Amino acid sequence: MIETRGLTHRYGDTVAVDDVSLSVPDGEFLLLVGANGSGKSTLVRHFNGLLEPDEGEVLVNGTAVRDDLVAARTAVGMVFQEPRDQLVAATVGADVAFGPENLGLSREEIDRRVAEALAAVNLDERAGESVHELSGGERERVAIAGALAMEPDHLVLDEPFTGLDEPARRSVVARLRELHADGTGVVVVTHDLRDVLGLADRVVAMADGRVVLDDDPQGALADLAGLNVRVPTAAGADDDPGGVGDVADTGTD
Ligand SMILES: Nc1ncnc2c1ncn2[C@@H]1O[C@H](COP(=O)(O)OP(=O)(O)OP(=O)(O)O)[C@@H](O)[C@H]1O
Repeated sequence: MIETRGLTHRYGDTVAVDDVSLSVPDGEFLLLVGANGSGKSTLVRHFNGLLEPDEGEVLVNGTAVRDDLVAARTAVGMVFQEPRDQLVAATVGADVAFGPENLGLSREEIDRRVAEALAAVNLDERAGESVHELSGGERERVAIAGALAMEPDHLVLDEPFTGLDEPARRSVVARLRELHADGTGVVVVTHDLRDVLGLADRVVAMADGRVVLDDDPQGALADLAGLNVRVPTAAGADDDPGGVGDVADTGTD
């Protein structure tokens, strides 16, 4: 369980997150949506202590994040918009192994996790390649594999589909579906619901640092139009069992 209580975060005079109290139960697939600058990334960076609250607190599994950063980072895995900054080792396999190695796991367990995580993002043949020779989308997939290999209670992905081509998107979406089915909590930060609305248990929307909508996907759909969020339309649903759908771009970006 991730909980924020009265969480406020400021950058100078900008109030990026404004008194947000939110609970994310174990196993929940949550979509966090909202226009650019609404505070989504800032909020999730508090989930594992990458930022410190100006006011309020954040708890993971009942423990304040500030009291046990290691526990929070083990329980909550995070993949950011800019994967370039996240790759730490020279090769694809070594990069994905880095997190599990720091957990002190056996070599056998590390190898199993790395193999599974790379397969999940269709990079299983590429473990020996240099990370410096990868495309942006491939780097993003390595970053996702790195988070998967940690086998966290909650996996938080900030705009995970931005740099991915269609096969990669489908592969990541399929893996998220499996993870959720196996009991992992998933939080996807996005301003584009096309790929993921069908997977979600709940949609939370932010505007100006506040939670302005908290509903199940069907209920949320009707209210998202004013929030610059791209939503699937009913028209594409029939030929699209993955729930991707056609797009009604209700936003301006
Ligand atoms: N490092 C920073 N320094 C100063 N201001 C920041 C910083 N990061 C974000 N902000 C500001 O805080 C507010 C919330 O930004 P945040 O990135 O959390 O929103 P977001 O909803 O994730 O947006 P996006 O979809 O564009 O990533 C915005 O006004 C943004 O300009």
